[in-house]
Amino acid sequence: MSNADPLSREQAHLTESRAALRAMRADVEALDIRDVTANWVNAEVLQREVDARIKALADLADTPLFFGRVDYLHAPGADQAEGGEGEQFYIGRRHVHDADGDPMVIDWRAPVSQPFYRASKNEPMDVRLRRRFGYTGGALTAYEDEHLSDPDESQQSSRLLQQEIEKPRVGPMRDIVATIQPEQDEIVRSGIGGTVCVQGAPGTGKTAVGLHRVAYLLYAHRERLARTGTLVIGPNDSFLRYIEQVLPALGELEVKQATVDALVAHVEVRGTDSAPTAMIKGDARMARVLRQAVRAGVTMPAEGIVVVRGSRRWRVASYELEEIVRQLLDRDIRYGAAREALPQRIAHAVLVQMERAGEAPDDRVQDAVARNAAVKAAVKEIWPLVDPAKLVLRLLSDGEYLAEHAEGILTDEEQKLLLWAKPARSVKTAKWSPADAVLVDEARDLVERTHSLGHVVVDEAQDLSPMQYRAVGRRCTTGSATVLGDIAQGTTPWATGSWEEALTHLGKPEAQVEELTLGFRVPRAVIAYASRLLPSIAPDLKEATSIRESEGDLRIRPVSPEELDLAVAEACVQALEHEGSIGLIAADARCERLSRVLGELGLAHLTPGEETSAQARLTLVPASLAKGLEYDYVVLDSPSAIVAGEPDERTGLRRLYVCLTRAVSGLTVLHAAPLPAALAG
Ligand SMILES: Nc1ncnc2c1ncn2[C@@H]1O[C@H](COP(=O)(O)OP(=O)(O)OP(=O)(O)O)[C@@H](O)[C@H]1O
Repeated sequence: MSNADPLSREQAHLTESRAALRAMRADVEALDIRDVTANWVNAEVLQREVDARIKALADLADTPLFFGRVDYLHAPGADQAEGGEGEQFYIGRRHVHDADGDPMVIDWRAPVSQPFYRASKNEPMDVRLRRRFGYTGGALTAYEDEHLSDPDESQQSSRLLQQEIEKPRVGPMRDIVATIQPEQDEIVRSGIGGTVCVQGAPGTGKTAVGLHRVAYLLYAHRERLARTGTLVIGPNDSFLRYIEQVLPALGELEVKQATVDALVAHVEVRGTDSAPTAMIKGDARMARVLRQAVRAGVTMPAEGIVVVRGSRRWRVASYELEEIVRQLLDRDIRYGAAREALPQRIAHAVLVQMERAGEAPDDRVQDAVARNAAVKAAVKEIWPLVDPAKLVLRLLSDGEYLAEHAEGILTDEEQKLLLWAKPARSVKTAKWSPADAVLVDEARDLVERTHSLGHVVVDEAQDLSPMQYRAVGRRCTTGSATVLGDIAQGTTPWATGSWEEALTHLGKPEAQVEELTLGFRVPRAVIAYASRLLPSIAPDLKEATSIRESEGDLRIRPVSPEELDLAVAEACVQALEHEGSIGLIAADARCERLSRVLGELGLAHLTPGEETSAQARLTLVPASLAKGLEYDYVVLDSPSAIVAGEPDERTGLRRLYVCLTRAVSGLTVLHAAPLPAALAG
């Protein structure tokens, strides 16, 4: 074996590793848990763990067991001056060991794997050889070497990396473990304690990096995160379906996904807001209004209370009660927690009197006093229960009540915008909007602390309002976050203007802001075309670069209004001649018509979130759902209609920028109306 050529040796290692993985799986399958579990609850829990482990150990035919190898000059951790024999590690998606427990494949997240991603000619990190493997189907067919510590070898770009990037896109998003780039790896492996915010142009890998960071954190802090939980937040359900397989492919099955709307779904959303109204509802000042309104329920006691116990009566004077209430208001605890503490505080005041009178009351007496009818009645008066949805309903329905709490915070004009045209009668019948649901969430948190998770990833974060940032922030008060976005792709009227401000609303002002600059998706000609919009939509941002070798196939085709629909369908047919996925992106208002035209021509098409496959490769994408998605070939219908679909021009141009940057290989733009001036160049 030893004198075989390197490729055969590597193939042999793959075969052996596969056998080792099969053996590991067989070991787990053979576990008889009846011997070790005393009761059925344990047995069930353990069986679930065993099942998950069996699943995790599956040998996936189309995902290579390892994709890289690093040979160290010295044994990791050894004193390098000693010059010991270097070790060699194969890097893959999961750890595989042989019957003796020696590693055959190392998890990509392990510390010894890090130089595979980070080492360079300038900083070889003690790596002698970095080898990348190429696969065809499931077979190992190629490798590529870099001798990082060899001064005579110059730094080269990787052909295998290029191939990986150029692969046609079919199906849902894939993981990028084999080719994570150094600037990405730094974010992926940044510590769990800190929040990271990533600004990056379209296709720089923000989503990919965020998901891989979750996988990394789960590896490095498995127990802690199993206890506290992790969550990935995305802009809509079709996007979440697009990304949902990345983490399972990396062996992580426990990560939850949600939209912000789903997180705050305490009331049924059936209404919408005008842009100016939504702006005010999403403004951080609303948090102050709500806080005031919630706390305003507390009324100072007009009278003291008398607690009768046996033959004795104990009085707590109103000034004493007031003092207790003030202390509770001053403490940084939730309204509901303070309400629960109040009877105990009153009881304590009674107990002090009892002691003074020579009694020796114990805790049970204090509890009994706290439950005394007079105390309960006083608590109800002083610190009434607050129903968060009812409170928000009243604020949005009752101008006087709103004015009372918004005085000095919101102008009269702003208050007017908040009020519903028709006051709602009940929480059930009110026409709650998405922004209202966020207000209810804020009010709930004022009453009762929201459960906080260990780590939260927010994708397309630039679209969140300050109040939405607060909603996300309270779900990671005790944890950390990864905030991903692109200011230029902000398409809500309240979109983020600066990350510093957004991070303050999130409650993580100390977070570091990183920038990703290498574009993996959009080819040069296409990104250059889309970037014509940057001066109008985000003048401070630089144009993205593209590391794709090909220029990209960019066509701009003016057609007559009568020809438009058919020309669009024809462009789709042409695009289908290429390999990979095709996205027809159009203004939402145009989609119904285009769907009909495609149908009449017998062109089957999917909607976003439906999985593309070799048989069904064309998706009709409403502009409002294009964010975060990508297609090998994009046919873009009527740019000016996409711009016109938004409430203002800047938002419209930003929406167009998103749509123009979905293409991996080619973009055809068809238009009957003139192009927006910013794009016409
Ligand atoms: N290091 C990498 N190696 C290979 N492919 C990569 C790498 N980084 C990113 N990609 C690919 O580039 C494409 C774009 O990545 P991703 O969707 O994460 O970008 P994004 O910055 O979130 O884009 P957008 O701003 O448009 O949402 C994806 O297909 C992703 O798999």
